[in-house]
Amino acid sequence: MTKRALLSVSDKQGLTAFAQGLVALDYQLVSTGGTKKALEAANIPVMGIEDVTGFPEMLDGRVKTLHPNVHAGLLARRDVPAHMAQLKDAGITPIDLVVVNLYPFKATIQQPDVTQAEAIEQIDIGGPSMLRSAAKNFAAVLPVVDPADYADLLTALQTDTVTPAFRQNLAAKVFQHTAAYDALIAQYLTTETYPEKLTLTYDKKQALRYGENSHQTATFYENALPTPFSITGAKQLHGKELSYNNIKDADAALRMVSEYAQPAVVAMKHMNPCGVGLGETLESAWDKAYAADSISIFGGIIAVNRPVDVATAQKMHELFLEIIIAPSFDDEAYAVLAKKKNLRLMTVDFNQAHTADGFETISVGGGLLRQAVDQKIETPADFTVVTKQQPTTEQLKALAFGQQVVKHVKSNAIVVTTTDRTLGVGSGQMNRIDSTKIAIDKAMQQPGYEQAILASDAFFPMDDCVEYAAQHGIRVIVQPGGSIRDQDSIAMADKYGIAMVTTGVRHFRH
Ligand SMILES: NC(=O)c1ncn([C@@H]2O[C@H](COP(=O)(O)O)[C@@H](O)[C@H]2O)c1NC=O
Repeated sequence: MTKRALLSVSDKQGLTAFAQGLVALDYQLVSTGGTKKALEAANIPVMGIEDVTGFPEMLDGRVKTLHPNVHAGLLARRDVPAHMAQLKDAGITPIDLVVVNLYPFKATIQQPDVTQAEAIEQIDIGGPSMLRSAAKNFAAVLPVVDPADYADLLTALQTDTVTPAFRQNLAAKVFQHTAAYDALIAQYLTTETYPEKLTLTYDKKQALRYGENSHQTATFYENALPTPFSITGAKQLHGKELSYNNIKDADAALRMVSEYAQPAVVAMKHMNPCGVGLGETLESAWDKAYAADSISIFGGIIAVNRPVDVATAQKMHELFLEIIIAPSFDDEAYAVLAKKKNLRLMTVDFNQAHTADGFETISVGGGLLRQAVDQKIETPADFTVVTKQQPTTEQLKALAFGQQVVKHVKSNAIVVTTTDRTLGVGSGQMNRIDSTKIAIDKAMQQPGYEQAILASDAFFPMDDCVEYAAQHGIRVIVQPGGSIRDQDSIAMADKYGIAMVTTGVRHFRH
């Protein structure tokens, strides 16, 4: 018996070959205006949708297929005699296959200067309706939304191997597609930051070999609306496939390095910076980041905010590194670094830094948490000196640098720095004094320690950290303040004649 296929596609790639295949399989084709024209141009026999609905297309195409003759033909259960009898009584022919892809709403809203009126015209109504009707009735109707499925479907039809699982898979794809389509529309129209229904939509970017550990499965998804300045938007030029942990570390490194105006190098290990250096040139910034912790940088993820030059590349090449992410690599630098076949070299467009996500989302059991990214950066103008001793101008500069580093370190976070490099990083301890000891004990082995400052991501709950710092030669401290025992810490600083400033801003990072 002749079967009926309804074709209504915006993206006409692969259409005619597929339609020819359907005709060869004895399908009668029905189409909307543009699709019909494309088929007729290829001499493929096709009936106009108006011959099915009995109505011309209306309202500039807003109503073409929204008609019982279409939807009853799609939704009637073939295994329910009453349904088939109703179709017969109403003179409606069942539709067995639907090929629809939608108005390009996403591409439209990505165009610069698109108006809301233009965007709204690209909200497809009839297409999703047909897809959903067909997908609901997938037991009898084949719903096809993706041109990539045309070939497999034709083969399955030709070989009579359309299984229930194949049908279900097509239906699932339809509902994924229409849900994602609607999610984008909802996002586009939503003005609240934290709406009642959070309809984020992501596309699979790449399957990962494994997750955090080799016994865990994992996949990398990207936002349906691309974020050029992000680890997701970064381009891998060379090296082994990224791992789950690589992606997280590179993300953290990139976010951090993007905060600096002058040449900067961030070396990230296990989500904490082990070395951060600023310089007049990238090479001098590298020297400082490397010297900060020449042991931990081994296997590190490096993010830099200037093109990698050959001199810096040669120094990087001496080490085992996992990733270097940069605005670009000079040809010679690339040649040096690409000698290591596994080293991942990645670029990201720093001119697109304004596109960086302003919000971050993490999953927790049964839900997720969403917050504004901690974009706050304190300068000396934000500092209140709370001790008798005043910091020098040079020390204020170092305090600002330390403060900007410490907010990227896992809490409890303490860093010891100069004006342009870290000397010691104490991260992720369950109490502040342990982080203080780690940071100071590392920093004491470094040249430049005499000028070092100490920065704390949160207030000192008691005076022990200040005491330890003072007894180990630290002369100036920055911390948010706000503890009920602030006065103890201030008194301790005064006892040792050291300077302390407060910022009023906590920078936990969990
Ligand atoms: N209004 C309708 O009844 C309707 N029916 C189908 N469409 C869409 O029209 C497009 C195809 O149009 P054409 O064949 O004229 O190029 C497809 O993307 C399809 O999803 C419609 N358009 C928008 O809702």
